[in-house]
Order: sequence, then C-alpha cells, then structure tokens
Amino acid sequence: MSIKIENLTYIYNPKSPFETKALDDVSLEIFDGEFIGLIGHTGSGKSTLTQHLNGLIKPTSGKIIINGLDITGTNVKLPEVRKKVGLVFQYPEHQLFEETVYKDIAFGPMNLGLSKEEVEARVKESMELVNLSYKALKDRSPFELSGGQRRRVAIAGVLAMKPEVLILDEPTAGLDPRARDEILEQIKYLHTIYKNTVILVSHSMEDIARLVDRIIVMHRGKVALTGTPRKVFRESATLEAIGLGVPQITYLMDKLKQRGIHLKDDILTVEEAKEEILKWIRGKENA
Ligand SMILES: Nc1ncnc2c1ncn2[C@@H]1O[C@H](COP(=O)(O)OP(=O)(O)OP(=O)(O)O)[C@@H](O)[C@H]1O
Repeated sequence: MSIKIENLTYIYNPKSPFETKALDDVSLEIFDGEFIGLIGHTGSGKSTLTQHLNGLIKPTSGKIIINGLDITGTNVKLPEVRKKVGLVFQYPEHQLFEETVYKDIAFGPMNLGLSKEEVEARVKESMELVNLSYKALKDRSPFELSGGQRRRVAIAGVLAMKPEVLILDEPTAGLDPRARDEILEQIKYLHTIYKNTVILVSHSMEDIARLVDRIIVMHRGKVALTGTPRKVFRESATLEAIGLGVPQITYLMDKLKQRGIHLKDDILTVEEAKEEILKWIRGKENA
C-alpha cells in the first residue's frame, strides 16, 4: 500500500494557551512495500504523524491518501482503514487486557468477523512470527510474562490482523539490548516474507540503519531529511545540528577521513568497516 501525505499540519489545543504545532506542512510519499525508519528527537512529531495514518487523529489541514483513498474525507469508514493500517503504540503491552495470551491476540481477528478456525490459525501464525511458543503460552496470563514477551504478545495482536501497512512506534523502548535486537530482527524478517509496508519509529539511528530501505528524519514537526541510510548518514553535520548522532561506525569513518585515511564513503556496519580497513592495510603493505 502506498501512502501520500500532502501539506499535513496538526495543532494540539488550537487557540488556547497550550497550542502546539506538532506537524508543520509535512508532505511525503511512502511506496508500497517500503521499509521506512522514522527518526527524530522526542517531540519532533513522529507519533502525531503515525496516528494520522490510521485515522486516529484528523489533520488540522492537509490530506492523507492511502492507495488512492483520501482517509481524511468525511465519508471514509475508519474501521476499514484500520484493518489495513496496523499501529503498534509505544509500550503496547499497557493495552493488553484479556486474561489469556490467546484471547488477547484473537481479539482483533475476532472483530474482523473471521471463523473460529481462521482466528486460531492467525493466533498461531502471529505467535510464531514473534517467536512465542503457542503451546506453552497461549493459556497463560499476559501479566505473568516478561516485559519482552508481553511486548511480543502486543505486536502479535496487530500482526494477527494481517495489516498491509504495519506501523511500530518505538517497539523496543524500555527493553534490554537482547530483547531489542530480537524484536528488530523479527520485524525485518516479517518484512522480507510479507513485503508489506513497514514504518518503524525510533530515536536511534544505530538501531534501524541496518534494517530499513529509507530513513525519514523529523525535526520540529517538519521532514528534515529523507533518503537511504547511506545517503542520510552522509549528512552528519545536519544530523548533529538537530541533535541526532550518526552510528558510531560512521563517526569513526569520518574521523579516519579527517586524518587522511580515505575509505569507502558510506559504511554502515562494523563488518563493512573491517573489510575496508583490511583492504587499506593490505594496500599500505603492498605499496
Ligand atoms: N496529546 C497531546 N496534547 C498536547 N500536545 C501534545 C500531545 N501529544 C503530543 N503533543 C506535543 O506535540 C509535539 C509532537 O509530539 P509527538 O508525540 O508527536 O512527538 P514524537 O516525536 O513522537 O515524540 P516521542 O519520541 O517523545 O514520542 C510535542 O511538542 C508534544 O509535546
């Protein structure tokens, strides 16, 4: 599914002393099957933007067109939009409410009016996708599980709806590094098998650089930069000016360049850096 955002502005508490312009004339396009990383400082407008994409918030002005349909129009059926655009909120486990893992994950598909068998198949499949054992956990209370497992249950609940657009707002916030890496790898895996459109919101360049096709950087309610991770990381001065660091490896490569050691320009991972540095050493030895 493709998403087109045209001149989107959103103001919280308009015409009051608490008025805040959270989005300021944002225009951008997200293509079918893209894996997007939406990055920005706290308060830059990321959550406000994502909540517009399934109609949770109506724009102050501007349009959101999903697969050709303007979802800000008056006669649009928002439940239909929400079947297609799944949003995993920040700390989604706070919204778990059923007494068993099964019931929680089944809640969305049941509301779609699917048969009992289809609901069960979807619960099983989505639990497998987030690496939760169906057999061992389906009858447990979500509240007995670890933080990482509860997060997975909440993500599985959205996956069970089979959304064509999957939006995850800081899905790893508050998790330990291992749980964070596992969840990010699973999201990447999901995208490779389903080829759906994925928007992953994050504070951290480091976390998402390896995963996404394109990064959109938000700053004070506007799009500050957009492009492939390699292209965006070349803008290290702009990123630093808005208080977003580049991955450590990019920083290190910049420092080497300043000392006259010119390696490939757009290194993203430690493996690539290792290869380039070894190549450089071999070049020196043979010189
Ligand atoms: N419910 C609300 N009422 C009033 N102002 C709000 C509300 N939600 C967000 N804002 C303000 O809108 C601006 C954008 O906030 P938003 O939550 O969209 O940013 P964000 O980039 O998602 O931040 P974070 O990374 O902390 O989630 C901020 O100035 C924020 O204080």
